[in-house]
Amino acid sequence: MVKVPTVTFNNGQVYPVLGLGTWKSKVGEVTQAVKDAIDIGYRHIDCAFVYGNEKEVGEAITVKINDGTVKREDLFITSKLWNTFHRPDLVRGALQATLTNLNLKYLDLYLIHWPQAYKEDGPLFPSDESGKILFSDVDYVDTWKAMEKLVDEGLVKSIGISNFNSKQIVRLLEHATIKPVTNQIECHPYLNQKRLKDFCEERGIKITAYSPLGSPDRPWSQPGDPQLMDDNKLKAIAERLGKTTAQVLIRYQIDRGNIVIPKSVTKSRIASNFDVLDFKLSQEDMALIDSFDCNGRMVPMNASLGHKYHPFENEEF
Ligand SMILES: NC(=O)C1=CN([C@@H]2O[C@H](COP(=O)(O)OP(=O)(O)OC[C@H]3O[C@@H](n4cnc5c(N)ncnc54)[C@H](OP(=O)(O)O)[C@@H]3O)[C@@H](O)[C@H]2O)C=CC1
Ligand SMILES: O=C1CO[C@H](CO)[C@@H](O)[C@@H]1O
Repeated sequence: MVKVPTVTFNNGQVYPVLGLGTWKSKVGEVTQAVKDAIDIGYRHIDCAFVYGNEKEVGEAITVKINDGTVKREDLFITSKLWNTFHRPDLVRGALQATLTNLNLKYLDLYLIHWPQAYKEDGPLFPSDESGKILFSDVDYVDTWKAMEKLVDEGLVKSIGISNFNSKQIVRLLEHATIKPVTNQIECHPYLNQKRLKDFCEERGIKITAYSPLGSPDRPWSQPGDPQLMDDNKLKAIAERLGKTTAQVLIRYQIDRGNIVIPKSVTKSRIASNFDVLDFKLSQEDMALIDSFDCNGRMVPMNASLGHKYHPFENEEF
């Protein structure tokens, strides 16, 4: 069985650089996808409460532990605290719901999914009559303090952040007792995040690259919107190397030292996306791919525009 290389977090925990994404993986498909992934060799699964499929992910994990394919300690399971549970008194219960869904006693990594909070005690996307999301002004620093307690209690091994901008990270670090191990952010050649990556790494925070294939199944995509995987320049590189475009995109992240979590529910793609450990991109190809950067954000989170903690509105980086 091929073993995935690992990164070492600032707390000494090692984490596989390649994981399986599960956003948009339908409940009728995700259990089989996660079972296939574990059989293929994936040991890192990226989940979130808001994806609405953690129970089905958990069923796959339970089957693969019970049939002896893996032990719990071989797996690296990440999940994320949703925006409606930022109030410190809600954080532990939100984690417990995720642990119950996943049928686990602890998580390897728990992230604050977004810096901005939504109105508590209701739907995951609370909105007014006009459809506008209802915000909460809970401060992510207070949420972080509650996340730290989960580490102290042994319920999560590491904690991190997702979609935080550089200013928010500075402010978080001023108050944190435990440093975030990673910032999970959108990252691919159209949004290579060089500045935020350098900024995080200078502070000991690893980048986890989400939507590494450009999220072609993002729900808000309109006909005519740019699709990273259709880029002829990337296709040409892949053809020259005898690889698929997806393999080049995944390897691009690994060769930058990032963690990468491509999503698929298709067994052949889950397998080919894993088959990236026997080659490396040349410095010339890395520089060429770097040059495709064009602020091409695929997950802009427009639903929470206007929130004081929206990470991409008016942010420098
Ligand atoms: N923290 C956050 O805010 C966010 C986190 N994420 C995480 O990152 C993961 C990955 O990002 P995501 O936005 O899902 O998008 P990806 O960039 O991983 O793209 C997924 C899409 O690509 C298709 N695909 C996968 N492999 C191949 C292949 N080899 N050839 C052709 N098509 C392929 C999939 O199809 P199919 O499944 O049909 O095979 C699916 O449509 C998420 O699933 C989630 O876990 C994502 C967005 C936000
Ligand atoms: O991870 C993600 C995907 O789905 C969520 C909403 O449905 C996004 O907000 C988030 O970034």
